[in-house]
Amino acid sequence: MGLTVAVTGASGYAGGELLRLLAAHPELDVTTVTAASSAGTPLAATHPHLAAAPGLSDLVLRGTDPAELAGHDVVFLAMPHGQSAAVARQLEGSSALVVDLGADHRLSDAGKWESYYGGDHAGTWPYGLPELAGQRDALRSARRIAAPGCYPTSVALGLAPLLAAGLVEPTDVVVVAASGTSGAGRSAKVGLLGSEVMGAVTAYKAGGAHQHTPEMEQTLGAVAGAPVTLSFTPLLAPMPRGILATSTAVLKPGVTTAQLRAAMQAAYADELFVTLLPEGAWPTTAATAGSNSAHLQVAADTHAGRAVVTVAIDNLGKGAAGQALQCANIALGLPEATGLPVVGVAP
Ligand SMILES: NC(=O)C1=CN([C@@H]2O[C@H](COP(=O)(O)OP(=O)(O)OC[C@H]3O[C@@H](n4cnc5c(N)ncnc54)[C@H](OP(=O)(O)O)[C@@H]3O)[C@@H](O)[C@H]2O)C=CC1
Ligand SMILES: CC(=O)N[C@@H](CCC(=O)OP(=O)(O)O)C(=O)O
Repeated sequence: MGLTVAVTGASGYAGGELLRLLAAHPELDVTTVTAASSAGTPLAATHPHLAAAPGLSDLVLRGTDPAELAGHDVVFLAMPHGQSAAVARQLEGSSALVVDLGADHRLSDAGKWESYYGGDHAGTWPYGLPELAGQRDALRSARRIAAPGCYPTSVALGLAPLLAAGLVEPTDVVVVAASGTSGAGRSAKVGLLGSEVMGAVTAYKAGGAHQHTPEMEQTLGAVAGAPVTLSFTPLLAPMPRGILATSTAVLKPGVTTAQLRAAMQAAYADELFVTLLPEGAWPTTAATAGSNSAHLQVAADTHAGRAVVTVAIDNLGKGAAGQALQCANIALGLPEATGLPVVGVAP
């Protein structure tokens, strides 16, 4: 028997992907899965892809109650924003490693939490993006981790090395990113019906309204050592999985593509899950689907005076469940890549 694991939000998309990864993890045994309205449903009925998963196929979703979560070595929280804080409070004093896939513990500015999410700020946990300089060490001793999600992960991976190297200005960053529909969660919503999503790409929460804007500014500001101002336009794309984020930032005078690539190479030379593609090859979401990998490309647009960096990830992989598991591996002292696919599924 390995370490025991409970997964909340187990009937959702992020929870379902996490369970797929945990099914192949040699050191972690899922013993409890919880949900809300689906409590009482067999796990395999809500996630048919888990029907043959050893150790998982017989589990039944339980209510998300303190008694169900007590006594586990690891608890993953995969519930909607604003729901994990209360469950985390119930786990206060527990020695379990708790990894939150939601946003409740990511922001350090309570005012920003209140204005973008509403409700009380739950506090700030160590930020679970191991590839950020210095962050892996902070995660080794952590018992509480706030794993960043899809958009903030793709944008931070692309821009952090350029800001850290002082190759671009921290102000006037522009991000346009397309997400697959699973990024919006599994609950039925009119705008997510197949008949409305198929054949259309749609902007949403544009004009500075998206809740990830302050998180991206917080992460990148810490890297740059200066306030970062960022305009973010998310797009909903007709695909089940994937994020393709294109960020541009004003180039410092004279900076070339070779310098941008060198900064990326230096930052990620030892990173298994982050790949700078050969010059001229631009990322595609299809190549990262099912994996915990991020594919990057960068170029100096000398005509416009901007660095252009494009990053592809699987929103449910490096953008959610894979990231959370990678962080847990680090905090548990396990090999970081345990149970995590580097190679995507294609076509
Ligand atoms: N989808 C994605 O790409 C990403 C998601 N995340 C984060 O992961 C979390 C889950 O997202 P996602 O899987 O997409 O969402 P889903 O809507 O697909 O699933 C939500 C899950 O939470 C459960 N739930 C809802 N309300 C409560 C509650 N009050 N108490 C306990 N459980 C509850 C649901 O149970 P039931 O089915 O019974 O209602 C379901 O299991 C969110 O915080 C999201 O931001 C992070 C990065 C990317
Ligand atoms: C397509 C879509 O609707 N995406 C969601 C992403 C939410 C999410 O997953 O948020 P975290 O990464 O913070 O957990 C959105 O834009 O709100």
